[in-house]
Amino acid sequence: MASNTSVLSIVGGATFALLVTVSLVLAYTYLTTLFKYELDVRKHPDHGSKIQVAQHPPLVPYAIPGLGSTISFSNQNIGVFWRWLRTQAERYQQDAFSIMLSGTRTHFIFSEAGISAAFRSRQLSRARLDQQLGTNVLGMSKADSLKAFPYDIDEKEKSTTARIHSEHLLTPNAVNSLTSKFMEVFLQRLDSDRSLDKGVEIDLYDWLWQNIFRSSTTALCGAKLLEMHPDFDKDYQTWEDGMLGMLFGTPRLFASESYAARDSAVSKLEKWLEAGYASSTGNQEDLDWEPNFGAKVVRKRHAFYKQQGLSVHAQAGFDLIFLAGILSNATPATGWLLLHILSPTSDPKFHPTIMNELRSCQRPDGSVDISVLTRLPLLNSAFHEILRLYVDLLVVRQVDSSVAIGHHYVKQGEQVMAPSWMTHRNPAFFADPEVFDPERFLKRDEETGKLGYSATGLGGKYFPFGGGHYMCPGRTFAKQEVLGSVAVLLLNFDIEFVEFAKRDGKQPVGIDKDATGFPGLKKGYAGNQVVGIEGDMRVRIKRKNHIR
Ligand code: HEM
Repeated sequence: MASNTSVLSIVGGATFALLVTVSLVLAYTYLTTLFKYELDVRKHPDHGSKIQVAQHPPLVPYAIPGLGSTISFSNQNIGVFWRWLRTQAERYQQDAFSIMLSGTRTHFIFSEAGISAAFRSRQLSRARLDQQLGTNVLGMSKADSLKAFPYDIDEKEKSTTARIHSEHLLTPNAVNSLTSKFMEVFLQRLDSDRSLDKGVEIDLYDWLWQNIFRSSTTALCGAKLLEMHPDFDKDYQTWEDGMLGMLFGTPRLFASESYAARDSAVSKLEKWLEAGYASSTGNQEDLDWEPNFGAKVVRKRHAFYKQQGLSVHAQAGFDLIFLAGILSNATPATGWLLLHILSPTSDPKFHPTIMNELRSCQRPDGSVDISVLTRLPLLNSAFHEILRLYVDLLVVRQVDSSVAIGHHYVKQGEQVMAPSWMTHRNPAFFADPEVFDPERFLKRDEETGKLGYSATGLGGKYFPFGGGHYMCPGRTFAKQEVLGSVAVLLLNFDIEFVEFAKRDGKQPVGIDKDATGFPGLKKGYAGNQVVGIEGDMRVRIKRKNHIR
């Protein structure tokens, strides 16, 4: 009995000692980082002054060594972390901060000059993050991931993905061919839906998502993929929801559904690739589109995979992330734009003015002239306003060698991040930044007096497609797809607002501040690119013209 008591008191004593040690370590870490922070924010408080020597941005204090500020950064209520950082920036007059993220000092740069400098820098690259994406998010082996995303930035420039994209995704021919395939499939889907003749009530975004998912996937990857795997959308959606968690290294135990969806999506793509390779005649190289592998850009990427000696499993992962460019960005952007146009909470002039513009690009046979469509001033302005408001992009770069980015000194091995939320919603750059203002990017031409769309002078302030070497190569196609879908729907259907709908009976998070019921921002980690839509709009939709 006596010896049991002494064992217990030894264990109790050891636990107590451990608790005291942990508390001391946490307190010591917090106080030393706080002290340094308070010194640093006072040392260079005014970025307007002529600072000669580049300085490390002040490091936000934290308590847990190793983990740093990872927990507050991982807040999944979109915008909360950025609002907090903005408060700090205003309080201390700073245009950059560092935070410790899982052991890596990460610099958040949000000044116009700093962001432009980051995009120009040759010392910043993305290979390490891409490789992490390869292994964690796409299920590649480490060896495949190294081959898929080579380290050397010059190698990459010579290497084929950047060149393939500039030749087969960005040129007017490539964009027009992708757009016309997308429009063809989208129109066929709408045409064959007989419920639209008499009119039907739908949850607009759910309905739109399915139609765009199938049309975009077919335009990019061919018809065979969805013929073989009609349920690919389910894996894709679950994978998409868990993508950033996997990227940041959430263990499988805590995200089993996301990892299972990743494995299932990759396995379906693998089967599709194997079937395509088996039936390929080899003479489809120059077709703009063919049913097995889809668009030319996809086939050119496949030639690159082969040249790199990538396994079919890794090739499938590469295809998955390529699809994400369009499915996880262009689709919610279309959703947000339509929701704002049709919402009774929008300016009553907005919808009729957009309709007037759209009629001007409709040909006598009812089809849409894409080249006229993409020049419509208000539609263009509204599209860019959607990207300003709903893109939560983290431009992430690793520091390959120590360098000054503007007046910020960053060291080899650290990371730089440029958060779009901080500049897109900076009141110094955009008046009333939280408000959706479809006319924000309209400017009057002094000579002609005409209103036109303009985004000049916004470098470093507005960058929904990133910038520099890695700037989104799908940006022109994305715009045509979004505007094309909106035009087809609004010109050919009567769409009447019924009510705002709450998805699965859940209250949307981030519901707009006037509590009108307008859909809110879907929860997720920072760096989503176009933020998902939580909630929906119930509408009555009825075909008005025969679509061709
Ligand atoms: C509204 C729609 C879209 C947005 C907001 C968007 C945004 C972005 C951003 C921010 C990047 C990273 C840039 C950087 O790190 O600096 C990116 C990369 C990329 N995007 Fe997009 N994107 C969109 C649509 C598309 C589409 C439609 C495609 C293809 C069909 C596409 C293909 C790609 C590819 C392949 C990359 C990787 C480029 C590289 O690593 O060199 N994107 N996109």
